[in-house]
Amino acid sequence: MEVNDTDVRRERCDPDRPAHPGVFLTREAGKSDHQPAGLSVDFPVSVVLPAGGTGERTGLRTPKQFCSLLGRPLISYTVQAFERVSWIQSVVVVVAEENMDLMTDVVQRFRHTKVRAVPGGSTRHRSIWNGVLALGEGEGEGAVVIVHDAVRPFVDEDLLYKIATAAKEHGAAGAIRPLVSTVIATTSEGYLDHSLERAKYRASEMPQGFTYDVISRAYQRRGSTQSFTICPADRSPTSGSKCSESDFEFGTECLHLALQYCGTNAKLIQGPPTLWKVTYKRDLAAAESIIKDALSRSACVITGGSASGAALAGALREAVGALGTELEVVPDLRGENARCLAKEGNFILVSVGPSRPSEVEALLTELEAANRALLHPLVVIWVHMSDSDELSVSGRAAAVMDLSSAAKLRNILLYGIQLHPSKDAERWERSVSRVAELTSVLIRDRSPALVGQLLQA
Ligand SMILES: Nc1ccn([C@@H]2O[C@H](COP(=O)(O)OP(=O)(O)OP(=O)(O)O)[C@@H](O)[C@H]2O)c(=O)n1
Ligand SMILES: O=C(CO)[C@H](O)[C@H](O)COP(=O)(O)O
Repeated sequence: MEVNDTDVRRERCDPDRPAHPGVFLTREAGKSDHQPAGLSVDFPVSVVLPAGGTGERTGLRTPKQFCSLLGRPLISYTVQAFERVSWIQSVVVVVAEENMDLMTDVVQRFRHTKVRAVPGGSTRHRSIWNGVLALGEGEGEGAVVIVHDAVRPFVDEDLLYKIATAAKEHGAAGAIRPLVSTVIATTSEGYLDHSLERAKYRASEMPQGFTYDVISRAYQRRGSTQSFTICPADRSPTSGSKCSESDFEFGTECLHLALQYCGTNAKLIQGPPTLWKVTYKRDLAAAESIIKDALSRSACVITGGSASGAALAGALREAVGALGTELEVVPDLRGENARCLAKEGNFILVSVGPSRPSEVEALLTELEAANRALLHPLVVIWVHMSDSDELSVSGRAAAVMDLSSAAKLRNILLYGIQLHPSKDAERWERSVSRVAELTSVLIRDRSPALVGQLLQA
């Protein structure tokens, strides 16, 4: 059911996007550098993630929320962004009936814990309403419901907090961005009718937040007799009118329903550019690129304790650091150094002297035991520094290839680099900078084609 990496056209991400968009890749709250610490709210917050669409505009058969980015469906990244926020209680994912099993599989495979899947409707509004109904009145009067498109994976806790607290205070709140293009109205013959003054308008994005009472009333269908109390944030609700079938069929804006049917003027909050919605096929490649950036921020170098290993690691730290990846250097993973196993990041294992594939095997076993490759593939680079070895060059290359097959089964991408030591300072420097370049490229690009290759530096 998954779309291969090759299905997705490679494309660099928009330069307007920040290098570190706050994509949360660790499982637990508080583990990311970009996670604001200590946020909490004193009211219940639940989330509805509409994921019941078909993704027609991507042109792919698989709905975009189930397309695979680095071996993991897009929806799992979005779920994780909410699941790791400690003050969010539950997440309702709304999926089309025929994708229910697929969603259950995602929840089990990626060990999501706060998630419940419910069936969607034929339009986004119908799906959202099904999600709100699934939350039920048990949410209580004081509860806040955050609605967020399942196909906007890069949302951070800071913005969720602003949206939730503003929704609590004002009844509704939504994220906005400045418009990129001017909006114009056309005549039915295809001529310009008029254009809007761009500076006065904003693009409405997600997340949006509502008190449970406001979102429930906003979606009350005409003919429904259920009544709700008027919340304090209300201003002049449209006299007695209720959401119509036409709203459910053609509407694109929940904030509009809150205004029209509850008289609630949503508080608007500017969000980061990474809030954008994956809509076209190229957006999947851009999302993958952002995830790769986030995954390539750090690596741990294990030197084996030798002086030459430490010297290489020191030189690499500078060169790779300049290319954007922070390196932590440790002699081994014993005692205190085992903390590296718990951290986000990749691994560079430096071997000096004869090839010892058992060292690599031991590292792979430790990474598997630490569950390090559960959510996304991990990069391990074996840098081998020796001229004299009982294994020939082809023997070493075969060893890397064999090890990489075993690693692949554990969701680990293993690459080899052969460094030829030299007493000539200039040659040595050139080799080290080649190792740095190769390391950066391998960590950043995670090329499947180079897995198991022994590259020469
Ligand atoms: N009947 C629907 C239609 C859409 N959505 C969800 O609403 C979000 C935003 O909608 P959109 O980007 O339009 O998604 P699709 O409808 O899937 O895309 P397209 O319009 O290209 O078919 C998506 O997470 C989508 O899965 C939904 O839950 N139920
Ligand atoms: O921008 C939005 C704010 O409400 C929605 O995400 C959008 O309307 C839903 O996507 P689409 O219109 O593409 O179905």
